[in-house]
Amino acid sequence: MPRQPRIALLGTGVVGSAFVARHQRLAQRGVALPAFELLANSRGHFDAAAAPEQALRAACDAPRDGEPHDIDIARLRRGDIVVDATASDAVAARHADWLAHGIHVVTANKLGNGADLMRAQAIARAQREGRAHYGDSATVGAGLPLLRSIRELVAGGDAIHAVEGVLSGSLAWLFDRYDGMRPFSGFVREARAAGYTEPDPRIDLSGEDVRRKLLILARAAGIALEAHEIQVDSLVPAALAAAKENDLDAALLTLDAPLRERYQEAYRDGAKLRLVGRFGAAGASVGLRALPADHPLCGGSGADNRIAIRSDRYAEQPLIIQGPGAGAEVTAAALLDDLIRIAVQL
Ligand SMILES: NC(=O)C1=CN([C@@H]2O[C@H](COP(=O)(O)OP(=O)(O)OC[C@H]3O[C@@H](n4cnc5c(N)ncnc54)[C@H](O)[C@@H]3O)[C@@H](O)[C@H]2O)C=CC1
Ligand SMILES: N[C@@H](CC=O)C(=O)O
Repeated sequence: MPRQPRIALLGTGVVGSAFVARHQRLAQRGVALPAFELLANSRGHFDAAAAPEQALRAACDAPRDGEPHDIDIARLRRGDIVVDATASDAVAARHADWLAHGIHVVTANKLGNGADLMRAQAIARAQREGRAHYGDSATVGAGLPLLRSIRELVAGGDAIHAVEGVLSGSLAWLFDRYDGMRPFSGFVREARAAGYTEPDPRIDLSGEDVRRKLLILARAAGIALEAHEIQVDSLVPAALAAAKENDLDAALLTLDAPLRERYQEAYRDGAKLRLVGRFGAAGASVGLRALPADHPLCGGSGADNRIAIRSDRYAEQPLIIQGPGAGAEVTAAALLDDLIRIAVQL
């Protein structure tokens, strides 16, 4: 009799906690789901087989001992599913190894396919070698059908010509709210508290998060894009970039003057600020642009992403995908979608 797959959840923060809550809600509604085996965070490992919500509480309440914990997945076996809800490069570096051992990986962490090209290629190879699945829907647009659409277009014989759009949920939310009067730093704190930013919001503000998403999308389109080929214009002033974690909150104030100036300049021209990422024949870039208010990329509100995909069949009129691109609930739902897709194939 085939063994039932089990879940090892890494990361019990904003996304990991929402994942446990949604898993429990779906299970109560009778959705067939693999059960938890363990939860882990940077404080330790917690047995979750009997009572996942209790294990989550224990994980969140565990004291910080300052020591990074290695992931004990010795108890996992072929067919189990690791869910990566961390932002850890060390965890992403292990995706290929797990896949090669037949352990499926479902990830919100973009540092698998969105970091070095060699790592992304190793992940692709390991999926074939280990006959294991890699669920990465949550890594771009928090599960919007972006990666899926690109992969389906490519599978249908289309070449992807260009992708352009608002790919940062937190920056979309910030520029939707920012009025040029109240300090920008206050809105960044709010976006962080709402769970839209990365654990370190400088990853969003520097354009690095969008760079990672462009790499993931380009590679899904069959383009071997490297991080250094994307021109990224950061919004982070040098003092904020250099701030230690404890000083981060105060250092956010250095954003206020330059962003007010950018806002006022755009306002005078009747334009709106949007952080736009793109790749295509003209190259790849991430940067803040002042767009006419009726520009298609100004559509949407809140944390909405809005992306135009041009391919052979959508050469003149692009395929537009819009919807919430950040937030714990949509991201956890995307992780569970991938998990369910994998579970039904086993
Ligand atoms: N917040 C959002 O809207 C979205 C987030 N994501 C991604 O989800 C991931 C998680 O984000 P958040 O939950 O906001 O972060 P968070 O900071 O709230 O939680 C991160 C968790 O990872 C744990 N962790 C760190 N290193 C670890 C290790 N080596 N082993 C096990 N656990 C470790 C931490 O202890 C913490 O529990 C990030 O990669 C982010 O890019 C993706 C799409 C949307
Ligand atoms: N921090 C990210 C969250 C989703 O990937 C964003 O702002 O889009």
